[in-house]
Formats: sequence, C-alpha cells, structure tokens
Amino acid sequence: MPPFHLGVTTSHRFLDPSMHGLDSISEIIGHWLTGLDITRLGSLAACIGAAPAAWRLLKTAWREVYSWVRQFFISSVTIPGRDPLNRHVTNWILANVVQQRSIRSFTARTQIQPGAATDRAALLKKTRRDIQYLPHFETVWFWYESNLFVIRRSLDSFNASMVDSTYDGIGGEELTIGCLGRSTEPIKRFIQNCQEYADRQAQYYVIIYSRDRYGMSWQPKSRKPIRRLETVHFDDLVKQELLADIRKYLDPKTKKLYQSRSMPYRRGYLFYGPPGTGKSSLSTALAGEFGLDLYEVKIPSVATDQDLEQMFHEVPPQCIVLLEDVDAIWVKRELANRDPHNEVVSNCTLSGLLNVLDGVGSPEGRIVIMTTNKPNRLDSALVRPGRVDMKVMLGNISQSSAEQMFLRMFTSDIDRSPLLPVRRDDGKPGEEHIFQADQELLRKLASEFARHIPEDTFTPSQLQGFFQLHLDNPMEAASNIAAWVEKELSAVSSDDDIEIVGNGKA
Ligand SMILES: Nc1ncnc2c1ncn2[C@@H]1O[C@H](COP(=O)(O)OP(=O)(O)OP(=O)(O)O)[C@@H](O)[C@H]1O
Repeated sequence: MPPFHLGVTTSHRFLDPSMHGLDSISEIIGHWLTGLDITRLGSLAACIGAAPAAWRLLKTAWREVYSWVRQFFISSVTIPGRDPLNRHVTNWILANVVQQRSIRSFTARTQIQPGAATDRAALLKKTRRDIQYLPHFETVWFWYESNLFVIRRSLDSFNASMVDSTYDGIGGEELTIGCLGRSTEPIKRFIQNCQEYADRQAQYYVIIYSRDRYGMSWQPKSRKPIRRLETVHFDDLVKQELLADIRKYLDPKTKKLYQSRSMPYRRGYLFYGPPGTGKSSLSTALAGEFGLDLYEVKIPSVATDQDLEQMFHEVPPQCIVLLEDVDAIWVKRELANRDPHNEVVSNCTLSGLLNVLDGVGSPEGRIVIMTTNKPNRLDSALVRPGRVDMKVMLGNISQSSAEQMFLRMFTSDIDRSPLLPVRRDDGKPGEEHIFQADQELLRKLASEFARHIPEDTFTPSQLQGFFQLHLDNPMEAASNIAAWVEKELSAVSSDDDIEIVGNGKA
C-alpha cells in the first residue's frame, strides 16, 4: 500500500506533519544549492578528498621528527611489563598525571578481588563482582622536576595481559620513559620517586605475590589492607614471643652479627594447627606489621624441585615466603607407596625443599613461614633448628579469645550506628555517655556470649561464620549463641570423619 500522503494537494500538505518537516529541509537545501558556485563546490570536494592523505603525511612527518628528536634529544629507559617496577611507575602516573587531567578513556574489566558489593547478602555470598574502571593511556607528556617527560605504554601486550585472570589491570604493558635531555639521571630519579611512592602506599597494604598461571614468574596476586595482629587470636605470650623474635631478626645489627659469625642470615617458622585457626591470617598480619611483601607458595601445586628452586631464586632479599601445606609432599608419597599403580604426581621432594631452605644458592634475609594441619607428618630434618627456629601452635578458640572476638566484631561499629538500644532516662545525654553505655553493655554481652563457648572446641573461623550471620546486631548474637553451640556440637558428634588435630588454644 502506498504511503497515505502521496498525491495530496499543496493546500493539504500543511496538515501533514511529516511532510511539513521534509519540505522545510528540502527548501533549505534547494536554496543553498542555487546560491552555490559550482567551481567552489569542486574545490571543497577536492579539499575533503585530500584531507586523509594530508593527515597521513602529517603523521608520517611527525613520526620522523619525533624519532629524530628521540634519537638526539631524548634519553629513555624501558621497563618490561609485569616487572614490579612497572607497576610502581604506572601507579604513580595514574595518580599524579592521568587522573589530574580530564580523562575520557577507560578500561573496564571485572574486578578479581570481590570488592565492596553494594548489599550485604551479595557481600556474604560473594555473588557479585565489582567492575574496575582504569584510566586508559598510551602516551603521556608531563613535567617532573622541571624536565619534560614522555611515557609510552606499549599496548601490543594489552590483550594478552587482560585475559590473564590474575592480572589486576596495572603494570602489565611495557613502558618506555623518555626525558628531554642527554642524561638518564632525571629518569633514574623519577623511577626512584615512583618506588618511594609505592613504599608509602604499601604502608597501608600487604602485597601478596604468587606464581603466574604458567608458573613462570611472581605476580602480585592481591593487595590486602593491613590486618592488625590484635585481630588474630591466639596465646598472647606466644604472640609476644613471636613478634620479639621477628623484630630482633630484622634489626640491622642482627644481620651484622650473623655475618660476622659466618651464620646464614635466615629465619624459619612453622605455624601448625587445624584448618581455620589463623595460620594464613597470622602470616599476612605479620607481613603488614613488619612492612614486608608476602610470597605465597602452595606446596601441593609446585610441579618440580626445579620450579621451587626457581621461585626461591626470584624472591627479593627481604620478604616473607609462605610455604603452605608443607605436609603435602608426604601425603602424596604415602598414597603412592600404598598403591603401586597409583601414578606419582610430579611434585617437589623433601630434598628439593631442604635444598631451597638452606642450600648454597638459597638467598639470605628472607623469613620462611611453613604451615601445616598435620605437623606429625613432617620429617624431622625439615623442622630442625636452622630450618624452623620457632613453632607456633594455632588451635581452637578459648573463652577469652571468643570474648575478644565479640568485642572486635561490634566495637568498631558503635560510633557509626546505634546498634544498641540505649535507655535515655535523664533527658539528653551527651554522645560520650551513649558511647560509654554502649561499651559497658557490649562488654557484658561479650562475657555472657563467651560463657556459652566451650573451651578449645571451635575454630576461630567457625565462630567467625557465626558472627557473619549477626553482623549488625550484638544483642541477637549474644542471645543466639547457645542454640548455635548446641547445634554445632551435635553436628560434630554425628560426623565421625572429622579429624581434630592439635590441642592448643587460640
Ligand atoms: N586465630 C584467629 N583469629 C581471628 N580470626 C581467625 C583466626 N583463625 C581463623 N580466623 C578467621 O578464619 C578465616 C580462615 O582463617 P585462615 O585462612 O587464616 O586459617 P588457616 O589456619 O590458614 O586455614 P587453612 O589451614 O584451612 O589454610 C579467616 O577469615 C580468619 O579471619
């Protein structure tokens, strides 16, 4: 069917709204075309046609000039992608140059670490991942200490970096830092500054490194806000002893003493206890306390002794190396002995482990923390003094730790939100009064709560699981604990398979 407005007379066309708009446009174009000189139109078309060629020419000329300038007037330093230094420089540029300008180009990707999910249910279930937006840049020019700098980021490796699930989006691409002038000294000073900036940032975070998915190099896996040692509950005396031992070891005087007495400057610790008693948490908290990076090695996933050796060769001199589940080597061996057809999984051996702990090529200055749930399976050679200088038992939770945990869970929220219904019987009490009343009530609730926790029965992580259900209500937590304990105890007694290792108290 033809459109309904075809063939209508001029007088009717004003009644047709669609026709009216088209008419006006065609009238304007007609008017413009009649007034246009055809020769001028030709030169305009020629200009438009030549524009891309001119643009290409300009770009080539600029490249030539730039490479000439670079060759004679710009000094440069290139930092390979994924090098820790690359990350430090990128972070500095993002914070001090790129974000200061009005940015319109971003990279968007799903955040690896579950971030601040918007609702509590999503946070607890970890169902939602935040989107990470990072400023996207290729070349940036800026002034630093009165020198003109240019940083080029090679985006050739960009896609490869982005598909790596362990990559957090910063520092994966090669960077070339250029500075106008014939000396590289300003660049070196700039890099030094970026490193100091990274150190200052690291005061608030612990950087955890792990091997990349090909096992080829150490990569930052996560950046965790420092966990205070008070938040890891275990025997207070042992905690003080452990802290004093590490502090003494890291003292520069100790290093000199070790060297003057020809002793290898190394320190090893063994953290043992049932799963969920804080072995990993304590290691991270120690890294934060002493400002060290944490290099994580999951022993069961190390393929060969050579890999382990390579990992140790590549750790920096001062750091914590966390060897998790060191008993795994022996578990595998036992299984293989019991069943001759059971193929031995390619894994590192005891001698491989001993070799990296104190072999000739083993680097000095680092702290090695080994963790295990099954200390009795460890070979005595592994835990002899020199390899393990201190053993720390992390056990089930005691009543006093449970009380501290209760206070810790709810104290920080008191001044932010009125969790506790405070009776205001004398008119309008000051904020401090309310705070003190809250504190007293909270302490009472905490001791009442702890009375229901049987000594040395639950792991701290079990108790943490309980708190997660009552995060916004200490009263509810205190009143529900008895029922929870009863339920958990009956669940444990009906489950014969659960093996409880160790008898220390948290
Ligand atoms: N002693 C503790 N004090 C405070 N929180 C703890 C403690 N132990 C465990 N938790 C909590 O329980 C969770 C698990 O702890 P963590 O991973 O450190 O235990 P683990 O002993 O290393 O366990 P696994 O042997 O299974 O690796 C963490 O979220 C941590 O906050």
